[in-house]
Amino acid sequence: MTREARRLLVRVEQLTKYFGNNCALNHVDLNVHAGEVLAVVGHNGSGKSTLVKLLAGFHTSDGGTIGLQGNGSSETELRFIHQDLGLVGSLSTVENLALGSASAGRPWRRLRKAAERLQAAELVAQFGADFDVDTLIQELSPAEQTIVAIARALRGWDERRDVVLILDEPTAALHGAEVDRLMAVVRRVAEQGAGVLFISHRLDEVLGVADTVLALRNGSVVGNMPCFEIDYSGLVELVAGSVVEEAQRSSGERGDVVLSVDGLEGEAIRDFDVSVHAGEIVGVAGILGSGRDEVCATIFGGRPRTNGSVRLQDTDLVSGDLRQSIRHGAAFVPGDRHRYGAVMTMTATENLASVRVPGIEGRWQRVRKAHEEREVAGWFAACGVVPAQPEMLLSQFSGGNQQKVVLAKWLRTNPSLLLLDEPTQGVDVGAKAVIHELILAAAGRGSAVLVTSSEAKELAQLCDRVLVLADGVVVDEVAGEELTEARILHASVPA
Ligand SMILES: Nc1ncnc2c1ncn2[C@@H]1O[C@H](COP(=O)(O)OP(=O)(O)OP(=O)(O)O)[C@@H](O)[C@H]1O
Repeated sequence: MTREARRLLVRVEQLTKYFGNNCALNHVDLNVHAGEVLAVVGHNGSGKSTLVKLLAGFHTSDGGTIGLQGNGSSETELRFIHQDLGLVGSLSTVENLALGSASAGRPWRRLRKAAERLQAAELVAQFGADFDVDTLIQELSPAEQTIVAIARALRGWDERRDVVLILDEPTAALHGAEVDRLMAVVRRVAEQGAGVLFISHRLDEVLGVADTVLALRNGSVVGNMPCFEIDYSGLVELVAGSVVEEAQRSSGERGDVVLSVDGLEGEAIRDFDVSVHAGEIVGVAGILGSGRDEVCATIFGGRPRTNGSVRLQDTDLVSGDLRQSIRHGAAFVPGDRHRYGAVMTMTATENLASVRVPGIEGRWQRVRKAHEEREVAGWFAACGVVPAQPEMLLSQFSGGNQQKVVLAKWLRTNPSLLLLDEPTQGVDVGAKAVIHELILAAAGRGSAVLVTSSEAKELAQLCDRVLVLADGVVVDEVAGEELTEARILHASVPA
């Protein structure tokens, strides 16, 4: 069916939103048709989340319309999946799907339970998945969890209803094969007649799944075309506004051992050993649940260490003593910036200044403040934070720009050990290249870097070697000629 022949479900016209003087969305037009996957892409701060929040009714617009009548007879229903899936980890798929559903109050508990189980299994199967619906959500893979969230969002949907599913970066934390699995589900939802609008920074995945791509730059539409009309490099240029040169690791000087970890055990990691030299970048790969996302926090002291030793230069670090880690030159960019990385109710400057930097602690407050302002402005420029307003609350920056502020906060301490957990999550393709440059530059100045990422490609680009985790233990180490995205992915997936 051609795009024109499909039923129009949502028509957005001239949608505009200001935050103060900042125009976050500028006369945006878009259409979503039945059976169509529309990807919305754009640099950090280009207005993608603002668009979703306007569709959700979280913000009110300053102009334009959102037409949900389409050209069908009934009003289109919008169903949302946010990055935080909102599932209860300690309950099963059946129980999560039953929460708040009409059947919850029915009599005959046993009959009701059997019916709910059958319904849940049918719903999940509808999207091509076949996992056990009695398994607890926390034991499912991230892709499976997202499938449950999709099933819940689409509960009660049938062909008599017009529905558009809206996904805000559904694959941000997913790894290789899991992305493919989820994308297959997204396609299936569209094939069954729903419209899908999804946001992603992963432009290769956009081209793999979407029918149409809409690109935003500084709040304005700069491209709206069928995906077959554009290739990867064209899309990168559209998003970034220029050609992006990807930073590549060149083997530099290695110094003495900075970090030495021996027999580390934590909540999900066992017997983890690693030594990282000054100037070296070591990666940690593994699917979610492999323990990958615990490594940096456990070494830094933010997560409990139940066994093993962590030595930073000449000092044995005490588990849980974050001040000691920082005092001896460790820096930690966490994966969950909302919880651990930053204080959203403070300004960007206050966040940057929340870690002491030697040399700025002058006696005279005015001199110190002026020095700090210059330095903060320098980091804003180096990391490309927009808008360049360090006195704005961190919560008012877009997600990718918040991430850059958190990274800058630690880079400015010139750490001897840089622990990075998903350092480029949610950042756009241009900013990602900038962050890679900054990490390489830190290693060039002699920092030892340990970096975890769900993107094997990123690790292959940045690292000297990569440790692969599965079920909490290192199952492989990849280095030299073998250090490729494909090799890391292959080693990460349990046989
Ligand atoms: N609550 C708010 N108050 C003030 N400004 C805001 C608020 N929310 C967003 N903005 C501004 O609106 C612009 C668009 O932000 P938005 O979050 O929509 O970008 P985005 O494309 O989703 O970015 P990212 O890819 O980084 O998530 C940015 O300049 C941002 O600073």
